[in-house]
Amino acid sequence: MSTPKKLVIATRASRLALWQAEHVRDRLRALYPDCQVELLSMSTKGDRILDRSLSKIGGKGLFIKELETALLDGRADLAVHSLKDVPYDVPAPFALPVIMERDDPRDAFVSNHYASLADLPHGAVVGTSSLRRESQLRERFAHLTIKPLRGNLDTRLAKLDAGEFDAIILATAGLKRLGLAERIRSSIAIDDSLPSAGQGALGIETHADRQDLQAWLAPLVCQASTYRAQAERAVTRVLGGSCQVPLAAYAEIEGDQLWVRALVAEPDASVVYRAEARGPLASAEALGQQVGEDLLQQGADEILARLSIPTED
Ligand SMILES: NCc1[nH]cc(CCC(=O)O)c1CC(=O)O
Repeated sequence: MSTPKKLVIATRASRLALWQAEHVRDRLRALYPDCQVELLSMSTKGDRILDRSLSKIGGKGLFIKELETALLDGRADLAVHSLKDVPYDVPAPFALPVIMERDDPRDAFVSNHYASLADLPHGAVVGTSSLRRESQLRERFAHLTIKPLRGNLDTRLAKLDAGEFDAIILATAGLKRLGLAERIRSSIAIDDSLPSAGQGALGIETHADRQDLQAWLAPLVCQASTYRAQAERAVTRVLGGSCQVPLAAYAEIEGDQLWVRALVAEPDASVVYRAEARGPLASAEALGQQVGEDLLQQGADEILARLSIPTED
C-alpha cells in the first residue's frame, strides 16, 4: 500500500474541536512518519456563537457544511467531528468511514459544593440546555430546579463558578479532552442519564470517492465503537427530524451481543418512553431500527412532532 505524503484536516476552531483534530493529527503522524499532516481550522458561525448548539442557528448540519465545502474543493482531505454532532444522514458525496475508539460516554456532574446528584438539596439549581439531560433529571430528581445553561465548556464552567448554579451537567469526554477532568465531581450513571447517540466518540468524514484515504485511515477505526454508533444512529434515523428532542440512544457490548437502549421523553418528564433490544453485533443497524420503531409505536412520534423548536444537546 502506498502511504500518504500530505493530509489536511478540516476542523472547527473551538477549543474542543481543535483538540479532537490534533488528536487525529497525532495518530496519523505516528502511523505515517513521512506524511505532512496539517490542520485547516475554520471559524464559522457555529464557533462565533461559542459552541451553542448548531441547531439554534440552523441545524446540526449547518456547521458541518462548511467543513464539507473544504473537502469538496480539495482544501482538506478529512474532517473530524464529535460524532454526536453529526446528523444521522451524511449526505452524498461524503462518507463517514471512521468511528474511533469511544471515550467515556457518560454525562458528568460538576459542582463546587456537592458531590453528586443525590446530594443536591430540594430546589437546588442545575444547569443544562439539553432536553435529553433535563427530562431525565426531572424524572429521577423531581425536587431539582433545571435552568438553561448556554455557551462553550469554559463559559459554562465560569457561570457555575459565578454562583448561578449549584451544579451543571456536561459530557465527560469533552471535559477530559480540555484538561478539565478535575472539575468532575462524579460520573452520572448510564441509567440516570442515558447518553446521546454517539456521545464520546469521534467520527472522521471524507469524500466518498477517496478510497486511498479510507485505506490510510482504516487503522483508526474501532470496530466495537462502530457497532455501538451504528445502532445508536439508527435509532435517531428512525425517529428522524432535524430538530433535537429529548432523545437518548445508547448501545453497549455484552460478549457477542449488542444491548441497545433508547428513550424519548417530554422535557417535563410527564411522559418517558423507553425501548431496548439485544442481538448480534452484526445486526447493530437493525437493532437500532427496531428500538426506534418501538418508540414510535409507543407514541414518541407525537412528542417529536410537537417539539419542533430546535434546542441543544
Ligand atoms: N453539545 C456539544 C458537544 N459536542 C460534543 C461534546 C463533548 C464530546 C462528546 O460528547 O463527544 C459536547 C459538550 C457537551 O455536550 O457537554
